[in-house]
Parts: sequence; structure tokens; C-alpha cells
Amino acid sequence: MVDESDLRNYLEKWDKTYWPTYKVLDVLQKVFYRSNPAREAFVEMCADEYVQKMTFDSYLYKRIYKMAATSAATFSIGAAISFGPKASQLPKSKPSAMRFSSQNSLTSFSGLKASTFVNCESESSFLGKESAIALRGSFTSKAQKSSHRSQYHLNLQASYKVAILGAAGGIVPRKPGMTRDDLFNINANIVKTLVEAVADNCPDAFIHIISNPVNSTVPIAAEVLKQKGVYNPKKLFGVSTLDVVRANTFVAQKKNLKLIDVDVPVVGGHAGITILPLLSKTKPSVSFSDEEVQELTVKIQNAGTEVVEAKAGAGSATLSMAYAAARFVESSLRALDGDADVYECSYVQSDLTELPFFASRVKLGRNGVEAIISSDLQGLTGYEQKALEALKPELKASIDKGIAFAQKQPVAA
Ligand SMILES: NC(=O)c1ccc[n+]([C@@H]2O[C@H](COP(=O)([O-])OP(=O)(O)OC[C@H]3O[C@@H](n4cnc5c(N)ncnc54)[C@H](O)[C@@H]3O)[C@@H](O)[C@H]2O)c1
Ligand SMILES: O=C(O)C[C@H](O)C(=O)O
Repeated sequence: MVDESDLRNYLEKWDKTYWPTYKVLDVLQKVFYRSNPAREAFVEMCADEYVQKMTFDSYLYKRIYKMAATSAATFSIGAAISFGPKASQLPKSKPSAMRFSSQNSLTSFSGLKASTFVNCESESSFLGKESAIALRGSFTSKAQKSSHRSQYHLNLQASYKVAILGAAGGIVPRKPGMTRDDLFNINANIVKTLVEAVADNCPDAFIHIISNPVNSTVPIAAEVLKQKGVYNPKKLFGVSTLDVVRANTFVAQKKNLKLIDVDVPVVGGHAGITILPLLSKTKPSVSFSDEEVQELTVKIQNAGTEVVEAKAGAGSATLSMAYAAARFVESSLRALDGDADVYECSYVQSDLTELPFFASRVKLGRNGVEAIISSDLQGLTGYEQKALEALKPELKASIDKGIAFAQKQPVAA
């Protein structure tokens, strides 16, 4: 359980580049949802002291406000939220004017805007089970009784459509003994066909490619989009988030750190040695012995294979991938929503190296990739520099293979 000093510590250390907003939100959610009278004090502290000092962007600001309102609406512990002396700088609408007005509000409260509730229901939620049930029950009953007017209303903003293609489960992933590249023959054509449909139906969408081999399927998607005349490199992403999730987890375990504190950039690609965790760039700064670097790097690179082997033919990582995909989707939605501080690692068209596609940290914005963060590749250790050079031929071969495949069977315009 987070206490006040933890919170202060997190916020003081917050570096927007390395401390994505979601981490701060996670901490704040912990605080807001516990049934603790100190909650109001935290709200004040965040709203006044830190929000002002650290010029939190307006998005985070709104989220804090919403969380506070939701928490009070649900648990009604004692009192209305007080925002202290700087209340005039909060959004203008007052809690007393708020309401969940109808079922329609619930259905349009989708995607990013529902994330507070999604978080509440997820396994990783900071809410206890009982609180989550109470919150869910409270929210549902409010929405069902359309005539019911509660005290609170959340300012609904734009909603976004998220489509997941091919998520019914059961066939495609690799079996023990296979590499991700062994999936190429099956998945290349599936990705090609699906991206053709995306190009025809929603050419402006952010496209997240999870299907393996990602190192090749992303270049395939790029070629298809080019052939269709709708390629926007800023909106095509290979999802390498799971590598970051694994790197963070293993480093936190190894160094006895809180997972929420740890951020390890992972660059390159998403297969074997092309997965390159930059342990020297870990936040918070930690030192690793040479043996630890070697052990952790290999563990992160092989984590997917380990799962495939443990499942013994029943597929590859599913729940951790679901978590990683949810995180990347939420980050994208946040970027679309105007959050100015969204950073994720992703495999994208890139000029960081001589390779046309490369995974690195990118800044996400309303139009997709706003910037590719080059600083992670500066000042690498000797081990990392060597590993970077070593991965390039393999990654290049996978990229070339994808491009050649797509060029051999051009799509109908
Ligand atoms: N990028 C990553 O980090 C990462 C992590 C885990 C899995 N993966 C990859 O994700 C892919 C799916 O893995 P999974 O565990 O979800 O497999 P799964 O078998 O559970 O799901 C695959 C789905 O694809 C559907 N499908 C098959 N052919 C299709 C077609 N022509 N059009 C549309 N849908 C079709 C199937 O019906 C099935 O629902 C695999 O390629 C796997 O290697 C990537
Ligand atoms: O390893 C796989 O085949 C699936 C996925 O790419 C993973 O990293 O778990």
C-alpha cells in the first residue's frame, strides 16, 4: 500500500520522459481508491502543491479530478472532495453539478475514458476485490436506472473505436522448437490481407501489429499501405511492449525494486537477439555486474520462448501479451486524447540506425509517432554497442524478407 511519503517521493522524482503518466496515475489510483480518510488530503496535495509545481499537463489534471470524483461518488466516505485554496484552477464544473445521466453515458464512456473502471476490474488493479465489486455495482446500477440522478457527472470527451483483428483464440502462435520466423509463411499472408482491409476501411487509424514475426510483419504492413497509397509511417507500430514489461519485471525482481519504479528501454526488434534491453539506461539508475547484464539480457530475449516451451504446444504468451497490448492501446488513446507526455517503446519506421525499421522509445501524439527518442542509443556500454551491431544483420534480413514478400504479391489498388 502506498503511503504519503511514497507518493511525494514518486511525484518528486517524476521525470516526464522516463515516468510515463500512467505510472503516476497508478499511484494516484492506489491512493484514491483506498478507504482512507487521508484521501482528501492527497487530492489537495496533488492538486495544489505538485500539480502546480510540476506543471502537470491538463490531461493528467483532469484525470486526477475524475478519479477523485469517481472515488467519492462510489464510496461516499464522509465528504465531498475539497480542492483546497487553489480550487479556482481546477476544471470549472463543480462536483455538485455532476451526474451519470443515462445508459448512453455509459456506452459512450469508452476506450480511454473507461480506463479508470477497466483498471478497477483488472487483476492488477490496486483496488481490493470487494471495492472493485462495489464500484462496478455502483456504476452499473447508476447507468441502468436512467432516471436516477446521482450527484456526480464525468465530463465525457471524444470516444475512439478500437478494433482487435483475429482475437478469437486457438490457432496461429509458435510451438516448441519453432522460431518466430517459422510463423512467417502462415502469418505474412494473414497480416497482408488484414492490412489491406484496414487500408480500405480505416486508413487513418493507428495500426498496432502484434502478429509474429513482428520484425517482418510490420514491413509487410508498410508495403501494403504504400501500395494502397495510404502509408503513414507515424501510425504504424510493431508492438514490442511485452519486451519492456518483461525487462521491467526481471530487473525489479533482480534488484528488489518496486515494479512501478522501473523503466528499461528495449530497442531493436522483437525476436531473439534483436531484442536488446538497454540496462544501462534503466530508470531509476541501478548498477549491474557484467554477469547480471548477460543473465538479464538473455532472460529477456528468451522469455517468449520460455513461455512457448512451458505451454508445450498450447500456444505462446497470452495474458502478459494482453496486458502489454492494453498498455500500448491505452497509451495510444491517451496520445490521441492530447496527453503531451506519452512515451512507449515500439518497432517503427526509423532513422535511428541504418535499418528502415527499429524499435526504440517514441513519443506518441495525436498524429502517431511525434518523435523518436535518440538519446537511448547514445552512451551505450561496450556490451550494448556490440549487441546492437550484432542484431542488425538479423533484423535487416527479417525486414528484407517482409518487403520482398509484399512486393512479390502486390495488392489491388
Ligand atoms: N508481439 C508480441 O509481443 C506477441 C506476444 C504474444 C503473441 N504474439 C503473436 O500474436 C499472434 C497471435 O497469438 P495468439 O496467442 O493470440 O494466438 P491465438 O491462436 O490465440 O489467436 C490467433 C487468432 O487469429 C485468428 N485468425 C487466424 N487466421 C485469421 C485470418 N486470416 N484473419 C483473421 N484472423 C485470423 C484465429 O481465429 C485466432 O483467433 C501470434 O503470431 C503470436 O506469435 C506476439
Ligand atoms: O514468443 C512468441 O512466440 C510470442 C511472443 O512474441 C512473445 O514474446 O511472447
